Amino acid sequence: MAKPVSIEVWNPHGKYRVVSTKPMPGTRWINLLMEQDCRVEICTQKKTILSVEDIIALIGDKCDGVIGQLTEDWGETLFSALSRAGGKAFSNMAVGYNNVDVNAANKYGVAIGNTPGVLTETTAELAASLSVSAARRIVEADEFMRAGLYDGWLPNLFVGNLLKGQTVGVIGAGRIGSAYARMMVEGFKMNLIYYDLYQATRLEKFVTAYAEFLKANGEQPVTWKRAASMEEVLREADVISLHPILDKTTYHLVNKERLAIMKKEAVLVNCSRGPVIDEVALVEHLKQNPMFRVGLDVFEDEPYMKPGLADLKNAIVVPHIASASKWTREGMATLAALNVLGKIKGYPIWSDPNQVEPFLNENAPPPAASPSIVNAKALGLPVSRL
Ligand SMILES: NC(=O)C1=CN([C@@H]2O[C@H](COP(=O)(O)OP(=O)(O)OC[C@H]3O[C@@H](n4cnc5c(N)ncnc54)[C@H](O)[C@@H]3O)[C@@H](O)[C@H]2O)C=CC1
Ligand SMILES: O=C(O)C(=O)CO
Repeated sequence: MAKPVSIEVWNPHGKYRVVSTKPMPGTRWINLLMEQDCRVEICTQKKTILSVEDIIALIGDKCDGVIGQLTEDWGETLFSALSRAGGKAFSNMAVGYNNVDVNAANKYGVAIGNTPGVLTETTAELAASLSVSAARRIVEADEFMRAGLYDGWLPNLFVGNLLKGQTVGVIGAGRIGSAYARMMVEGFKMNLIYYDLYQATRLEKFVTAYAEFLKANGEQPVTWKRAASMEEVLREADVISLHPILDKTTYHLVNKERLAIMKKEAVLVNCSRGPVIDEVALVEHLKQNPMFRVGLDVFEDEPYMKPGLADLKNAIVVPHIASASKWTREGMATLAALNVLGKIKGYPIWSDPNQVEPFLNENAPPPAASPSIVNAKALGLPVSRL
């Protein structure tokens, strides 16, 4: 039997019981739930990653919906517990949902929400920051200053890579990958090569238009190419950023063999999911190639790093903060709450999960719909006509 977990309760007499496994930023999400007759229970346990047993204890005997986190293992055990408690909805406070067994949720008729769109730019900005920081060795230089080692300007001190005119490679040119590509192309005038299962038409149009603008101003135009294989991107690009979802097709997408075909001075950035890179192979590659640099926001065995990674000067490591801007995190909480609320209230599903702005406008009530339910089709849920 799991120990009872500590909780904070809002609107104790609300008709529907909604549980959040973590305190989340802002209060709008709590208010929106309370206004619709929900009793909101927030787990305040001082434990970063809740176990399945902890969450079963939180669900209890009656629970209409749960807002959870990407660190939790939402599979058969939790969905059957939620279903037994009368629950019909779960939402990750994240766009990625590789921690959720959607087939198990389908079996119990539980709707699965995620939070796309609101974190696109914030995440892309961190990927861009890691790209520049790695290329220009900013973290190494900062450590050097703080260690009191700077004794004057030198021609060879922390020489890095110029981005302008170089090639940026994007693997997974979806929402975040495309936003990142635009930042690097427009901000640094880099040429683009990308690999995705689908054509990124809007991104291609953007780069074409930007190239025409540059040309009209007498500047060297940027170029773009959709690669036929991932290897083509790895071989040609100077900076490569990974933005696919994590599934069977992307597990260890970057492995020993693929690292070997990258340029010796390339920069590799990962703000997707840790297992997209074989981290043991990466540590070895970084040791053998000191001019190869990485910027990592995510790790294969999060929260742990593979042995040796933390000692390497050519690696920048940050603790999964890519979506951590105040506006985005508050928005993620709102979308997650509205996903759960929508299912409880029997609302339809928002027709375009890429256009979630109406849910984020603090000056107007949100539409009567669930912003993004990934298994809506499998559960036969109706789509909003709004
Ligand atoms: N580090 C962080 O804090 C964050 C991480 N993420 C991660 O980023 C991922 C992407 O998010 P979005 O851009 O919103 O999703 P998205 O669905 O818009 O983009 C994912 C892209 O990956 C492509 N893709 C899928 N399999 C592929 C393969 N085998 N090879 C190449 N491309 C492939 C898809 O076609 C799609 O275009 C999320 O699933 C999540 O895991 C998202 C937000 C924050
Ligand atoms: O949204 C996600 O998938 C994250 O990793 C955290 O923002």
